[in-house]
Amino acid sequence: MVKTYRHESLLGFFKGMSFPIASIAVVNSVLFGVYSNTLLALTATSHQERWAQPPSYTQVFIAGCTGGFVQVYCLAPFDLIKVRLQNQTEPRARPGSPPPRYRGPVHCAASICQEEGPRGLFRGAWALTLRDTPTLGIYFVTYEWLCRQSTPDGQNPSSATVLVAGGFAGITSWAVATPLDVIKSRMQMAGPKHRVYRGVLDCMARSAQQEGLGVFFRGLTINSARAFPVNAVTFLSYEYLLRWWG
Ligand SMILES: C[N+](C)(C)CCCC[C@H](N)C(=O)O
Repeated sequence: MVKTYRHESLLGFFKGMSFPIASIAVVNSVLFGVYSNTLLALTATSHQERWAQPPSYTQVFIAGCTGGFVQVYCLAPFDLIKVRLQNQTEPRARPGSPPPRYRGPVHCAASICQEEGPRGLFRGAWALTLRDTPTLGIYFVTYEWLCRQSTPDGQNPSSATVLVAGGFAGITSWAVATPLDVIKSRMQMAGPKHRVYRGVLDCMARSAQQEGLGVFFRGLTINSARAFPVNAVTFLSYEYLLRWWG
């Protein structure tokens, strides 16, 4: 934090924020939409009856993985742009200093399309699929399990339960996802001219060789601190929206 502040001032903390905000609604509605519709198809019980006739954990896991797999195709370009913008660490522009490589999210998207073709926007998407498919299965299973542990059989979980279960579901899935998150971000940073890695396995092996196994847990603490409130609010919104409109 101190380094970011010194180097880039308060603005450094908000780098690449506009795009995630624009994308988060789309990505989450695809994730939660595919999740609950898959669950509906697997169990034939509506959301209202879900707590009275709970699905099995296997069904929750399959539905979560399906949601995770499908949302990657919306998330990939947004996530790539976020990573590219966050990794630009030039100090704040002063008169006379060269302009940054990417001037903002739209310029970043346009430059990637120009330099690498539209498929360039999906760089690292395979690593993202590997990261998100199983870990979003784990995400929903953790949430369901924690809710059921702290709610009498057949009843709807309270708002406090939903918040805490959602928070821990976020932390648990990030803990499992972090190794592949590190690899994914490295692959997204590689450009077409200087392709640094030959694939996910090559990137894993070379990162571990050069920096030790600790590299796979980089960012976990700060990610967990972020994941708790974000996912608590996400699940509370999901439960309430479906209760009102489902
Ligand atoms: C699967 N993985 C751990 C990558 C993400 C799970 C939580 C997703 C949530 N939108 C968030 O940003 O925290």
